[in-house]
Amino acid sequence: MAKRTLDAFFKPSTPPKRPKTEPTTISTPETNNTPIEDTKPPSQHQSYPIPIAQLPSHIEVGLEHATPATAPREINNQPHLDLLHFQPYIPRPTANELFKFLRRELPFYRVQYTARRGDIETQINTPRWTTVFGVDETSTFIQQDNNPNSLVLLESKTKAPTPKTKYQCTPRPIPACLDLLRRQVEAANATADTKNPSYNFCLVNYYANGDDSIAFHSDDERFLGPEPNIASLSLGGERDFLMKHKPFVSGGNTNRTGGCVPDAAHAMSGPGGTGVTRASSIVSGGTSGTMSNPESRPAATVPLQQIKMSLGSGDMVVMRGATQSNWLHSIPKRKGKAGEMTRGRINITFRRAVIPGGTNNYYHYNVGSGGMYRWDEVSREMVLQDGKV
Ligand SMILES: O=C(O)CCC(=O)C(=O)O
Ligand SMILES: [Fe+2]
Repeated sequence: MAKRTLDAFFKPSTPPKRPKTEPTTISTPETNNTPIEDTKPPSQHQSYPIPIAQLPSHIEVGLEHATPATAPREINNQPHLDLLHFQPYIPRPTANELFKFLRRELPFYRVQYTARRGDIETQINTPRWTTVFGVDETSTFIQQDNNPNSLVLLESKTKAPTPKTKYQCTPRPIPACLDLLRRQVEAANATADTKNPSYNFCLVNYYANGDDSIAFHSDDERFLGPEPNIASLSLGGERDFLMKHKPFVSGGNTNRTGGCVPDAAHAMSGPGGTGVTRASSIVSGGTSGTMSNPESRPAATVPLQQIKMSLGSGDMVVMRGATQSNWLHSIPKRKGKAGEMTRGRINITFRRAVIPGGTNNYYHYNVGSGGMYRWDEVSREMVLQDGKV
């Protein structure tokens, strides 16, 4: 197939001729002839603590007909940096609707875990809400009959049922509302001339306010294979996304430490937070990342640069190639009034894990073993659902 340029790939979004699903008009005294959204049955699975609603058709139509809303900008003007920035990928009004929908419908967790460094054990409270769906490529969810909710977990190679002992967690299939996004994001990557990714995980973060954050880290765990492609979609409130190069190692920065747990590094590096400068989009960075390779040291001759991007609702950054093994990224806390005023934000990352270790890791750090929370429209906060995990 002939290669397409980014310009040719982008076509301005045109309104759909006809939505795939028409809203149904139900006439009752209560509805007073106002159109009611068609309701599709929710995604259900024994691994889910709750049924997960399908996208209402106005959001689905917005996603199907208006993404990508703009052509991506390639950012590769620094060593080892290879990004695509869609600003936005989803038109802002649809992205805001999707934000409210996902916050309301997904189960969320406030995960606590112990991190050990040498003899020292530290209790970590993840500073944001998380949830995760998917399974690594050695297993596959296969539909048993015509019912999309009849998924069973099979070994990808043999199609035999996956043994109960294979995972330390119970993998959850990607619900329909996130799977549509996953397929579209894959397609957007393919047309933008990158190696066609095929994601098998959706990790979701919810940052309720300026106190919620993710510390500097890289997502270059061995279980993602070399040069992972990670697409990161932002919905809701705008937040800063910072990137800084890992310290250079003499002879090149090719060591792969295999990733690590961002908040553990954060906690162990002290309560001072990420200590980043927010003055301009590119500023001279500090010399060491919190997740740095212990052997590495900064080369005096190579200036390290820090990048700041402001991510708004619907924006998407795709991190590709050597980016993860060489750069750290974070969403810093917002202090003072700005932090209090910060709107909630959802981030979804699409990734591909290649071995069971990836599945165990993702459920351990994003679902954990505590209680399940849901968004409450009345109190406008996450509320613990008794007895549900
Ligand atoms: O919220 C974001 O934009 C970043 C999230 C992230 O880096 C992660 O989940 O690994
Ligand atoms: Fe990350």
